[in-house]
Amino acid sequence: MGAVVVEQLVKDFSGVTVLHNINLDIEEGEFFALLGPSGCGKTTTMRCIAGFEDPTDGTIKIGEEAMNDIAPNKRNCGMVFQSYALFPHMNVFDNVAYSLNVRRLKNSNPLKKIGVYTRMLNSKIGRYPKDIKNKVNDILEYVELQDHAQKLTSELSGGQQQRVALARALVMEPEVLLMDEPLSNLDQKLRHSMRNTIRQIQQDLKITTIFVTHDQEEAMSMADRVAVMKDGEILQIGTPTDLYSNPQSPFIADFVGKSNILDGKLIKRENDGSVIQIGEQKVKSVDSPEKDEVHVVIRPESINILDEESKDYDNYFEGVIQFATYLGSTVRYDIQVGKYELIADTVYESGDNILQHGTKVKLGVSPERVLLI
Ligand SMILES: Nc1ncnc2c1ncn2[C@@H]1O[C@H](COP(=O)(O)OP(=O)(O)OP(=O)(O)O)[C@@H](O)[C@H]1O
Repeated sequence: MGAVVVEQLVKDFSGVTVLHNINLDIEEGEFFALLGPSGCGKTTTMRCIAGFEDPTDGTIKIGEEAMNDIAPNKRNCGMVFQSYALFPHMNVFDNVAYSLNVRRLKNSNPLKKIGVYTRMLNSKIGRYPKDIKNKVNDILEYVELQDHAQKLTSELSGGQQQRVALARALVMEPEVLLMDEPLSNLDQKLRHSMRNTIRQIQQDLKITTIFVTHDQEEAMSMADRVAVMKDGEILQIGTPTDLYSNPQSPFIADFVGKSNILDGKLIKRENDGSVIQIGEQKVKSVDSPEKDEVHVVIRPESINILDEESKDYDNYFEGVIQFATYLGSTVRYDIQVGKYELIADTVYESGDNILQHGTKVKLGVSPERVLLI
């Protein structure tokens, strides 16, 4: 299995730079997500790693070996796309066997031309040597499609088709698995179960995996580490918990999970943190910012709606409920606090009262939960 190292990767399209000095150091066996909004350069980064795009500058290494001059089919990367990209006229077994068959024919007939291979391949579909048959059967069993081997891919559900695509990539035993928005075409329920399937397979096989997505929940729930991209740059790389608890920019704080982000001014440094002025309100934080103008980040679950017996908080606000959204196990409140509207998430247990529009509330936030950027 290969580690993937990307150094100073730059990509221009017709003079427009879409990737600016991308650096990635992806460990062997790691599940690494590239996360960012549409157009930020995730797919282009992935395509440069796979060899489908030539970098304008920079180097790409897989397992220590420089890849810049190596053709895509020699890079030993398996690819899975959003669109599945299966052969609709072939059954599941033939789809998965296809690349193994191509490799065998090329190895045994290295001087033949493409057209000859195509004819040879077509004549061999459905008639495979034993080792190919065994390999395909094993992988189909592994992705739980053994009972569908003879079906056309068009007869399968989206989730099953994506498992065929996964099997087709894995059967080649790639060093690196590259997945570009593989779950985007699936409905929400299936997406959740496929997340678990992919993560499980990745952990079983310990295959280095790069996963492109614009869905922060997907990246955070699946990946060991996540690189957040914006406008062709990497803003931050970290574990999901690291990104969530230590966002280094307002963009990350907003993109990775929900946040209340307020502009504040440092008014006092103390031994155990600082005091920040936000509008009329003073807020205490355990962080000590380097600059005076700060972004104050408070996660919705860090705002506690207090009842009469609640102990005092260092940070205490009064607000008025504007809106309540019942989300099953939680309720999300929009709360007017002075000129700010904050969101607060509370755990909902059956029988709890949901606070109505206009209810006055007291809110507490502990200084440990006030992040300063
Ligand atoms: N072949 C190309 N020619 C010209 N511009 C391109 C080409 N491919 C991508 N781009 C541009 O490069 C930028 C990055 O595109 P890319 O597809 O990598 O983004 P992305 O983050 O994967 O977006 P999405 O999530 O929408 O797929 C975009 O502005 C896109 O228009």
